[in-house]
Amino acid sequence: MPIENEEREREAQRVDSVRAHIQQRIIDLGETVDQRRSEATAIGRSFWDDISVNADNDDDLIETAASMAQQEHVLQGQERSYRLAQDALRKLQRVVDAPYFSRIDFRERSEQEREKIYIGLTSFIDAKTDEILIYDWRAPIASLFYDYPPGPATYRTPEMDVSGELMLKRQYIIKAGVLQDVFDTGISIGDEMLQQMLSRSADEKMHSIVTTIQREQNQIIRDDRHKVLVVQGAAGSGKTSVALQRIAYLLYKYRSTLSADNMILFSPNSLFSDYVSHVLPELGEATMQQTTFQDYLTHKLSDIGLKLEDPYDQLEFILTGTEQDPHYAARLQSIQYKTSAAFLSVIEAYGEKLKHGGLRFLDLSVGKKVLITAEELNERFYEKSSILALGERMEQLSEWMLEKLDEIQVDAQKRFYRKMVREPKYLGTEPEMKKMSKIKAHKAIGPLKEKARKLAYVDVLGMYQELYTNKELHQELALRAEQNLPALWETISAFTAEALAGGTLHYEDATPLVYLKGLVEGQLRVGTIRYCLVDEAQDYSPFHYAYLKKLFPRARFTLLGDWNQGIFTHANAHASAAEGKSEYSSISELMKEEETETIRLVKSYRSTREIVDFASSVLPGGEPIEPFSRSGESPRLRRAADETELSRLVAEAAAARRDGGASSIAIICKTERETKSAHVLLKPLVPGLTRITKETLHYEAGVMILPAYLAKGLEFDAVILYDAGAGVYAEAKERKLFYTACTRALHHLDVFFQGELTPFLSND
Ligand SMILES: Nc1ncnc2c1ncn2[C@@H]1O[C@H](COP(=O)(O)OP(=O)(O)OP(=O)(O)O)[C@@H](O)[C@H]1O
Repeated sequence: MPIENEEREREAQRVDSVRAHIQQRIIDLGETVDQRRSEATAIGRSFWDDISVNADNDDDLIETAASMAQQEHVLQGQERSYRLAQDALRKLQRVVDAPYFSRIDFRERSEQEREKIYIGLTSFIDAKTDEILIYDWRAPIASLFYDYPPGPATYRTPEMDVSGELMLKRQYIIKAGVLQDVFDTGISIGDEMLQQMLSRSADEKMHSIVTTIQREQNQIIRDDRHKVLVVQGAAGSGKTSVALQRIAYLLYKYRSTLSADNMILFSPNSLFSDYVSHVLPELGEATMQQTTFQDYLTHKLSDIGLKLEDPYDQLEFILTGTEQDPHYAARLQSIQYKTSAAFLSVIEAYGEKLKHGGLRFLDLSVGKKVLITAEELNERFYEKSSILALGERMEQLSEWMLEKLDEIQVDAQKRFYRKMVREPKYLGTEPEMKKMSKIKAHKAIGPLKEKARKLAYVDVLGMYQELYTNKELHQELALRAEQNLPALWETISAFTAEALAGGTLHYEDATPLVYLKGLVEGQLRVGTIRYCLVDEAQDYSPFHYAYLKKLFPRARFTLLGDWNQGIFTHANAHASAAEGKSEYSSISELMKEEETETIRLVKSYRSTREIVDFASSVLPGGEPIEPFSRSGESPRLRRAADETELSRLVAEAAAARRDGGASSIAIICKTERETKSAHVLLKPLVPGLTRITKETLHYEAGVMILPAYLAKGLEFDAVILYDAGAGVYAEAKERKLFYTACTRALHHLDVFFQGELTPFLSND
């Protein structure tokens, strides 16, 4: 709604006045920061002058220690206040050019006066009058802006719900400190503003959506009632954006008790982590622990010495393999079994059994000499009461080993010394020889102590291997866990045992192995994590979820995914296991948590209406997806006679899109294999073409070529599907992958194919 000139002028003046306040505060804070910095440095320098070091007797020593502690305390206090001032300064410097983005006028039910609430990235209070000139977007009252149109409205504070009337909703575009535009909005948050945001070009980095968060997204961002929050969100519905806004919200709301270290976000890959890395700093928050599950597994398995396959290699195998290959069918079944919750209960049954016998240990030796045998370790271990958990007994065993190794080290030292005295080539004084023999003994036994501390004497891999070499054992455990062995068990166990013996760990074996390791070693819980957020949640298996729940026993979970984009094999297995129930409800059952809420986001903000309609025709009966009202050109389909023509047409399309102003253009192939060969053909035809692989850590705008599964989560101005022929995309397992590829486009989608068009597009 347009605003009359006088009012616009008043708003422009307010922007100037608030900025003047902020600028003054920046000057003041700058001085405070300098002052505190020099105070802290001065205290640091005079630290030793101000404490009386006296070591004559015990009383003096105690006094000296107290004096040091006091000085240290003062120093820490100074440093803390320096850091606080510096943080405050940085925050203001970040917002001074655009101090706020919206205003709401709200009249509480019992009040006469309306309150004007200006909302920005951080709050700002006039030091003289105590008036709140800007409210943080995360303040309780600010939720009115996201949740209601003008009219009756309620917001929630920790103490109570406050109701009243929302009388005005206004938005500002302020750039470089100047008010560029101001308008009042009605039903939802500025369709106008949102339109503007969405019609922009895609960046190589994701941005925050703080000025245009939609009501249903706000509900997820601010939810603090549920222990498990499951979000089924259509492609482009803002799941990733919401996850990051939610992190910023939680850090603000619980700022006195929660820090970024208490949160963990699982991202699909490092390229994606880099893509989203700007959002939290944009919101004024420190970045937090962001990891991929693969990194976590690699870290956990670092001392096992196996080559860990990554999920993309597993996927590549599935996508490029054929049903005719007998190994292929067995591997699929193996993946489905090992990613199921059923297999988790088999591993748990194994853990129970190991309490009474069957643990495997490794000899502890120096060179060829065995110092502590595996049998001795076994005996010692099972001497302990079986009431104790495996981990506790393991800890006691380690303590015993360390004591024993201490004795061995002392003996070794004596032996070395005697040898030096006997053998004339060791010339030296007695203290020198004693010292040398001590060093030698330490060198010999130290690494064994390290092994004892790290529990490296436990043969977890051997125990996992036994699951595949000892059918009776597996059968017994499956029986205890009330599960059946998969039909192709003989083949599965044979190739798994062979891979393990050859030093390769398939991706589907990695989490079960880590879980078994945790059970045996008793290091399964990370109690410090209070919030665990999982993006692309459909890519995690039931086994993963059951495991995460055990790993982070104190955490609340936010799981954001899109079942339509579930491209891993277990996704299909899981869907059928859900027996008609929504897959997400079965995930929440897995989390075994009563306080679970499932929220659906159906509106897609990424792609134009035409692209969304096109993509949803690929998945009839899939999760619903509705376009936000933004129109563009229809996706284009074009057949090529052969591969040479295909590459020529694709290269021309890329050039045309670039000339048309698209800044990021992705040529999407089905697999790594196809990407590689297409890249060879396209390289001479497309200047500056970049190939993205799973090792790529970040990308720049321009033309790139990549397999569909690496494009997941990312977005591009224009997407070119390299070959959507029936020879490439035809099987059921490829449908979701094809859908995922189509939904990466913001404005343009060009689809090329050779021969017949994929049946996914011609099913009319
Ligand atoms: N409220 C909003 N205001 C402005 N832009 C939004 C909003 N919500 C989402 N977007 C934009 O829509 C695009 C898609 O968002 P995002 O990547 O978070 O979706 P997603 O659900 O994680 O997608 P996918 O599952 O397809 O990877 C992004 O460009 C994001 O900035």
